[in-house]
Amino acid sequence: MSQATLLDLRDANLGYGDSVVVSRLSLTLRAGERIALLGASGAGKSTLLAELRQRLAERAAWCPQSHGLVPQLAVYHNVYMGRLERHSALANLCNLLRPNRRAWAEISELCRELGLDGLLKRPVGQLSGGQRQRVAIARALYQQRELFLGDEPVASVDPHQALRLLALIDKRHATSVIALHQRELALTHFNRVWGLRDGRLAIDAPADELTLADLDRLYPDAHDANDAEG
Ligand SMILES: Nc1ncnc2c1ncn2[C@@H]1O[C@H](COP(=O)(O)OP(=O)(O)OP(=O)(O)O)[C@@H](O)[C@H]1O
Repeated sequence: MSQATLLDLRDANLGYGDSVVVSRLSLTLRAGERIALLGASGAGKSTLLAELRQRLAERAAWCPQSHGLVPQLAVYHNVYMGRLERHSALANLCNLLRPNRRAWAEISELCRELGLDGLLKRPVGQLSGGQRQRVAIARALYQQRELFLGDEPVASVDPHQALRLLALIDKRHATSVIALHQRELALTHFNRVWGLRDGRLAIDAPADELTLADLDRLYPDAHDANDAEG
């Protein structure tokens, strides 16, 4: 059965002002695909995700690299921000003073699944890096959008927890595009890989047709490091 096309880019040039970061980009995102977005630092992963966000608009939940959390506010309020625009300004103000009961129950459950139990009232500024990352994921999941876009959402957690978090994302989103640096995870957990190198999409293939050596080629320094080891 063919999957619905959510987005089709043809010969797109992505960049900033006159500077092109990824040129002549053609790709298709289909419903049900879990895509790992790989590439060395500066290859253009965030730039591509920004393009996807812009084109998919409100269909996509978004978990940014910088988290975009408000440190002074409690975990609950940071997660609630995922749906801020769905409520009136007055409702949001009331919620700030006295949390909405239904939202509290829903966010409590989400935070429990993400291993943030007991932290709902704690200011985000008092959390560890890994806990903040999970709050950012909780906020994106709370948006309840059709697909999930994440810019390294599992960068600062251990491999076991990375798998758990990705499974939680999958549970709520059949389709996702997630930038990450863990190449093994890209092959084992995702069904497609997009790999950026030298300003172009160097890999666009099913994960089960790729090897770690294929992914290594996305990283210009990988060979130097291997040579030094050998
Ligand atoms: N707002 C901007 N204005 C101009 N250039 C930018 C801007 N944001 C990023 N760039 C440049 O675009 C290129 C790609 O950056 P991008 O953030 O997309 O890379 P990335 O693959 O996400 O990197 P990382 O893994 O380090 O997050 C880099 O050369 C970067 O300096």
